[in-house]
Amino acid sequence: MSEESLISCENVSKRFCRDFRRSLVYGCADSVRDLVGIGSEIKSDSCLRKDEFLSVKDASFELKRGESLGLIGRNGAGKTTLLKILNGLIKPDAGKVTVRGRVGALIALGAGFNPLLTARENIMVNGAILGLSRKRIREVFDDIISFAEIEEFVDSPVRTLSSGMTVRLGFAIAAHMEPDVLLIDEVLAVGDLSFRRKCLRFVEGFRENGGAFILVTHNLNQILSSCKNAILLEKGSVVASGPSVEVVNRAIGLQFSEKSASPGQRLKTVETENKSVAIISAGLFSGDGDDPVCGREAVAQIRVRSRLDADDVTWALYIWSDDFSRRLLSLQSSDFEKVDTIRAGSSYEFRCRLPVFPLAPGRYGLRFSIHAHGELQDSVGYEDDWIWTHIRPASVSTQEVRRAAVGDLVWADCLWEEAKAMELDE
Ligand SMILES: Nc1ncnc2c1ncn2[C@@H]1O[C@H](COP(=O)(O)OP(=O)(O)OP(=O)(O)O)[C@@H](O)[C@H]1O
Repeated sequence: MSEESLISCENVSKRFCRDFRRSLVYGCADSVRDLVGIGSEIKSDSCLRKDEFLSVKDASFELKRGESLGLIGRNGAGKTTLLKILNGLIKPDAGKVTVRGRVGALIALGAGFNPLLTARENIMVNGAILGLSRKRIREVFDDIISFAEIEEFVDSPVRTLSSGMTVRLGFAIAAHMEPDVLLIDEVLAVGDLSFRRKCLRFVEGFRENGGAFILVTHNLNQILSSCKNAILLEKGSVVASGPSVEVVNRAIGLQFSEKSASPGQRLKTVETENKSVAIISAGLFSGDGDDPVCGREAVAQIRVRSRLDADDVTWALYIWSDDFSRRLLSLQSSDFEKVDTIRAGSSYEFRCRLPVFPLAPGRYGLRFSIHAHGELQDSVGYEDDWIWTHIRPASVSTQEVRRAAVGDLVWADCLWEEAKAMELDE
């Protein structure tokens, strides 16, 4: 472990058993083994007993002073288990964790609180557990209460506090117990936006003053804006680690390749049902023809084959959440008074440029439609015809990404180009 290293995690594995009853039997057997000094170290998957699995598998990393590390991965990837191991709440079955300094942890909502004790009593108890003197706890007491904004509830039992208030109290305690490392699990998602911002500001100041933190969240944008480095866990194993932008990109890539049956950019090869105007390809691209990048220029494009003459052609792109449950962005040329002309027997390319693509990195659904003579002529991205796009994070300053990607933006500046007649291969 190097001088400035606060946490060193070397080849750590943790196994669990899916069957509760069997886990009790294994637990007893392991205790006996420990007592007689026969370890039950896991050297490979083949050492697992019936119904056991590895929740964390051979994980190694180091957290140094002044570092911010994001921990990402899908549900059940092992993030919380790893945090619990780092915090000493559970013991790894293999590998070694070395922690230098005091660890403040916010792992589960209400964890570490006795619900029957008041907020005041819980602060005293937590402070004592973390090794702070009674005098020191009294000194930071007011700061904790004011940070948590629960002045009126100091003497109320914690069970009567709302979940948001409980998170605030938990964060305020962990933050004021002079930790060297803060472990923050998804709990921040429960707090309201202004409190979350306050916490993230606090954490940034804490890091600048020599602390370090590990943040677990599914919000990739938060990882990009708060963490310099990140680790991606997949089924308990570290599958990527390094600068956050690269790890987030990898995480999105994994999500994308797995869920997507259709390609992100689509090319229809068969013209269906002799439509008067048929969309033959549609997609959303970056300037270099790849997947779009958050905060950079993107180009929406459709190609159509026309069997009619029309002077009132309009088209639209709709961007949906990944599961097509929410429409996030609607771009309709008619809203911009943009109307095109097409002739029968020709093919056309329609393009719309978005100078700053406004949605956060992730996977989105796309739908396109084209109208002429006041009627819908063709659309793609509906029913069994889904199209997804993969928005890449930009490798720019996190500030820029944050500006470009906060929230569900429903507006984007866009420039509609003239429809271009084109030659298409039959
Ligand atoms: N005490 C336990 N006993 C048995 N299995 C457990 C236990 N704790 C966690 N697991 C299992 O370990 C796996 C990893 O869980 P963990 O909570 O670490 O995942 P996670 O990445 O934090 O997921 P999420 O994003 O949903 O919070 C899951 O399959 C979970 O069911």
